[in-house]
Amino acid sequence: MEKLKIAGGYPLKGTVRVSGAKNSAVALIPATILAESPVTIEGLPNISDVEILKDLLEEIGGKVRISEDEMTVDPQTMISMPLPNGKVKKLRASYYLMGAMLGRFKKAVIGLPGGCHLGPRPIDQHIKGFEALGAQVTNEQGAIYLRADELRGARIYLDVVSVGATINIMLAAVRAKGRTIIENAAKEPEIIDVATLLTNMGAKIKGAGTDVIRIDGVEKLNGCRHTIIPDRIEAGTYLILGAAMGEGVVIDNVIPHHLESVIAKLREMGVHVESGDDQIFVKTAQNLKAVDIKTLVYPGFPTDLQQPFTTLLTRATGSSVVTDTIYGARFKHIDELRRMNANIKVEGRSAIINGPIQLQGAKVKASDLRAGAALFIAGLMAEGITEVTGLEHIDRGYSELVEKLNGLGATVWREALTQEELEHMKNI
Ligand SMILES: CC(=O)N[C@H]1[C@@H](OP(=O)(O)OP(=O)(O)OC[C@H]2O[C@@H](n3ccc(=O)[nH]c3=O)[C@H](O)[C@@H]2O)O[C@H](CO)[C@@H](O)[C@@H]1O
Ligand SMILES: C=C(OP(=O)(O)O)C(=O)O
Repeated sequence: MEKLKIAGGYPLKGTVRVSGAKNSAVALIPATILAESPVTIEGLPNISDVEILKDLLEEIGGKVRISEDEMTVDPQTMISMPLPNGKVKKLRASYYLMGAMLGRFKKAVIGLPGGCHLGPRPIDQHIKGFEALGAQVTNEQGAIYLRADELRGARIYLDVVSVGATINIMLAAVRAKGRTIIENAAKEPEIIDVATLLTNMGAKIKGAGTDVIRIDGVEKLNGCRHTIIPDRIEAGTYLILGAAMGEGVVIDNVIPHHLESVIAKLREMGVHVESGDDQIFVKTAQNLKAVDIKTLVYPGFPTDLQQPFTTLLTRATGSSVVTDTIYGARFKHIDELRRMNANIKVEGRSAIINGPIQLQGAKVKASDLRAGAALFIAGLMAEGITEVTGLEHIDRGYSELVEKLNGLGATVWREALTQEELEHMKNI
């Protein structure tokens, strides 16, 4: 096991290239199960969620080849192998195996997913969708059992706007008989990316990216080649870092339109941000103003950037309020930021940040992926050395993190945990 060490307080400058989107990758890979010939996905990020999904596809008999950032999946030899335990629990997106295996084999057994602990994360809307398509769904000892004689198109109204349920129902419906309509669908760019892959495979999907998606089922899907969209959350993380410490940082391979809500907030704070076609330039300012943030479904401010943005707000003058309407308990990073001298209070679904404060290096622990992002940004802003543990969370979503940060002039390295630190981790 390793920790991340950061020598903080130095300005950052240069260009950072964004990798393919985690939340697309983790749906595109299971989507390959639905094809009847090989599918190639280009531009995948080098993250543990991708690695685990590759292993899961191999467990069900798929042939997977990886060359640099490209994965080719031959789904022809796959079988409906039950996956009640094991690696499915290591990530959230293993739930997409439910929709994809149900769509292809009309049956699946998948253990309830893992992923970031952000408070309750039910999957009732996914199950409601599978049932509407004709599946019988039961929960037996923490695994979801799905079975259908036949999948038939249906009209499904989502009670909550859910990225996962929208994609999962799409996966199950593309090979169902007849038309499926998903109403109150989520509109995130990753949903459009998955619909693009499925359409290239031969599916008939209209309306992805709006709140009504229509799918006309087809009997068979074929292989194709697909290039993944850039990761707007990774790009947003570097944007926030550039706003905190950048003397001129260019974020390359980004779709600026995906980050409008974040760019607007940075400008409100006084940060200098300029968007090009596939690049964003960001430069910090002497005096940053406090702002209020409320997370919303896309195109609102993304919950996944709430935690790193909170770190930036410690430098702003005045009192900022960050409210998470998606995950009301996504505040585990706050105690760690306090160890670094931040002045933050949590009240219900909101964090109140008083600044400006000079953060100080400390030993901190990432409890989830974006808490990790909040902490490595804090380490880069802080005076002195910061040590971040819990890297297994950060490795789920940040491709080549150390190389990218050092490429901007940071001094960051990974170091093995000492025996004493390992003992301490076992006891907490
Ligand atoms: C792998 C992936 O893409 N993860 C993203 C996805 O997670 P995920 O797909 O799990 O998030 P959802 O969009 O489903 O969740 C949104 C809200 O709906 C609730 N809900 C969801 C499903 C359901 O059946 N019932 C229900 O009540 C959730 O508890 C949450 O409050 O979208 C989240 C919200 O943008 C992001 O933080 C995650 O990074
Ligand atoms: C919450 C996240 O991921 P997951 O849904 O995969 O746990 C995230 O990417 O911030």
